[in-house]
Amino acid sequence: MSQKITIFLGLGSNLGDRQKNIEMAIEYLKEKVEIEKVSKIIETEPYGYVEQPKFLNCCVMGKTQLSPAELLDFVLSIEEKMGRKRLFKWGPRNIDIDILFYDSATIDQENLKIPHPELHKREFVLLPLIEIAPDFVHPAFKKTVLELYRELKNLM
Ligand SMILES: Nc1ncnc2c1ncn2[C@@H]1O[C@H](COP(=O)(O)OP(=O)(O)OP(=O)(O)O)[C@@H](O)[C@H]1O
Ligand SMILES: Nc1nc2c(c(=O)[nH]1)N=C(CO)CN2
Repeated sequence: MSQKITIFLGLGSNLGDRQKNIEMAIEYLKEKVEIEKVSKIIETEPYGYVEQPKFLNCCVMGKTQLSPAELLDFVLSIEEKMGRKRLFKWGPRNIDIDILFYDSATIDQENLKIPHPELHKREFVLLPLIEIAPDFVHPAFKKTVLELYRELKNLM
């Protein structure tokens, strides 16, 4: 039996019943991820492409035996099951599940980048993350989530 790995996921929704979408995605995740912590769900201004509805965002921490590639397939399959509507990159969607951290792994493949390359620039990710894991160290920047959040706020 392979070892269980700690993972962090970021969830977002800005189409349809946003709260239900996030709750449903968490239910689906439980099939293969032992959920240990769920942050509060917060409403956030759209980042990047701003001409779109506000998002609900949250982060979850859990344990899984899936490999990184299997975890990506799993989260993409949940998005698909939920009738993924993703109109364009950074555009509106009923559900988005990003892999933020996979333990302390760093992965840089065409279809999978871990840690998520944008996470340190996104308040909507760092704010829920500091609620559930302020001391978790970003494996590339060697800084805690709380330090990344403070840095981002100083820049904003
Ligand atoms: N850490 C990751 N978590 C989830 N998907 C990832 C990750 N790294 C790369 N991807 C790839 O991103 C694709 C989704 O891209 P998409 O165009 O929806 O990005 P986005 O959600 O709009 O932007 P962002 O990833 O910056 O939030 C997935 O099919 C997957 O292959
Ligand atoms: N506030 C917020 N903005 C976003 C989000 C998101 O989840 N929350 N997701 C995006 C696509 O990855 C683009 N912009």
